[in-house]
Amino acid sequence: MIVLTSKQMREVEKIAIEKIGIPSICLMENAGRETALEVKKILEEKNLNSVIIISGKGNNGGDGYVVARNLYNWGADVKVFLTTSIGAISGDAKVNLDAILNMGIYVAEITQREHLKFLEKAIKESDVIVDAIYGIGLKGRITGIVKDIIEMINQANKIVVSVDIPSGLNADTGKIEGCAIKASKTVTMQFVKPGLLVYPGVDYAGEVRVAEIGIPCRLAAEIGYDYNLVTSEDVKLPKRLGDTHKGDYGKALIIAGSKNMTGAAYLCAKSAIKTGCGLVKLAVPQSAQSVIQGALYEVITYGLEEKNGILSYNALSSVLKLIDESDVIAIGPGLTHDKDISQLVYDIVKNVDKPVVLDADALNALVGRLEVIQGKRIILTPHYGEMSRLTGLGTDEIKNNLFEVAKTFIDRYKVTLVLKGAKTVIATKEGSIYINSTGNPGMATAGSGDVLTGMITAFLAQGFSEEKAAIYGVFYHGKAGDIAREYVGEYGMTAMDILENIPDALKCGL
Ligand SMILES: NC(=O)C1=CN([C@@H]2O[C@H](COP(=O)(O)OP(=O)(O)OC[C@H]3O[C@@H](n4cnc5c(N)ncnc54)[C@H](O)[C@@H]3O)[C@@H](O)[C@H]2O)[C@H](O)CC1
Ligand SMILES: [K+]
Repeated sequence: MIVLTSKQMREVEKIAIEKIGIPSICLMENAGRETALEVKKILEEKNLNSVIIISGKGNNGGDGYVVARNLYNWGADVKVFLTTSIGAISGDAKVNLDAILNMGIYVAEITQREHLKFLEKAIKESDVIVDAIYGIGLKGRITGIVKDIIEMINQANKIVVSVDIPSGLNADTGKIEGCAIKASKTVTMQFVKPGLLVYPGVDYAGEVRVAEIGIPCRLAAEIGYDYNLVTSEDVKLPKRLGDTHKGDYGKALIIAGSKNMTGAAYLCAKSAIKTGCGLVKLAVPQSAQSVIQGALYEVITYGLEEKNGILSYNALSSVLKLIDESDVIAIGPGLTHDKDISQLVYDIVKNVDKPVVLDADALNALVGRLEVIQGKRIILTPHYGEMSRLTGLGTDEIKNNLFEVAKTFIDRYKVTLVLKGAKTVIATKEGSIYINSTGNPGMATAGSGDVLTGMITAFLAQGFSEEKAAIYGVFYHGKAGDIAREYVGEYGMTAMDILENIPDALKCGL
């Protein structure tokens, strides 16, 4: 699904209005009517009738007047409150404000502190609040009486429907600009915005519905866009042909594990098999081999040179030989982190030009010497902590600037990045940003990342590009976690639960 920033939104709106000739007031009419229909559904479902619309001075407010007019026509008890003076309203918004004034709909200004008590009373008596204060036109932070209004709405514990964007939310980053409406539902116009898809924006938007308001979708491709929300439509799986054999589904080599972390290697290799990889070879320290082989019937395991249960640099030649026999490689889960491992990983990456997934300790091994990945067919899968070590940025800085951090990284290194978090972001070497739509907090459990690495590796082995392997892996990993949640909930979920639900998740893609 296409995701547009506020700037791109304005571009497509401008083309639609000025080049194609769609009257802007028609867009506003459609925006307001679509929102009114959502509110009407809520009123009918919950047998409610009283709605207050709070409008700002821009076109978001204009949408709000259209909402008011429609709901009034449908018999709802409607009151409109302006966060500005009536005289400050202009353009399409004024046309719609005049219409509701001419219809005798209640309109009041809330521009002085003494007005707040009228609003407080109206909120108390209302069933649903429509937030039409700010949309994509918000600039900077919200202060003053509008901040008081937003806080009053949030404390009222009412059903709140936001027009386009919860007021106070930055449409592009999802950051809260001083304060923001906590909506039960957001009806966003024509294209979803990035700020509605990442935290904290996700928490403020509630259920997001994209309203088609008449802007031709092809305009997004014409202006070019960078963001995509990965939905099931984007990750259909090809049906498998009859006359195939395991070689057609790729050979993956996974270099993982250590004496205290055999589980990471197991989870990664098992997930790769479960995700349809034809043949999985697992290279582990010699002393870990028997433990893992006993639990992994479908995987060929190799015990390599080690030092105290950790792969040693002497394993390099054995690894390179195994790499020659493989299509794709994954390195990292449970390797642990010491000088030998760092040099081993560095030299493997330096010498290999096949697709490689780097995870966990393989990422730590490259801190301070990332130049070795430049332009290679590599997928890195850091969580915020690993990304912090790779980039030197703080985890909060990463978490609050996901898109910029991801974009800067791939622009510099021209690789594929899977930045794992509550909302995982995938950045491709072509510069596109994908936001995943599946997954849940239950997946924040030890080994979940090892399962993801195995899934991405399996898609790579089956011939998916780095971009698609990352997108499919992240989507179906989250899907498996969502299915697991139906059985075990979020508290009880383990990485094994995710792994065991990979087949059901993949079946959804057929
Ligand atoms: N996207 C579409 O195709 C359509 C969008 N519509 C709606 O229009 C708004 C965008 O309208 P705009 O007038 O550009 O901006 P806003 O209404 O969001 O508000 C801006 C308004 O508020 C003032 N303002 C901005 N920031 C602050 C601040 N921090 N403090 C105080 N005041 C602030 C600013 O001066 C403006 O006057 C979009 O979201 C949709 O809801 C169209 O109606 C339909 C097509
Ligand atoms: K709004």
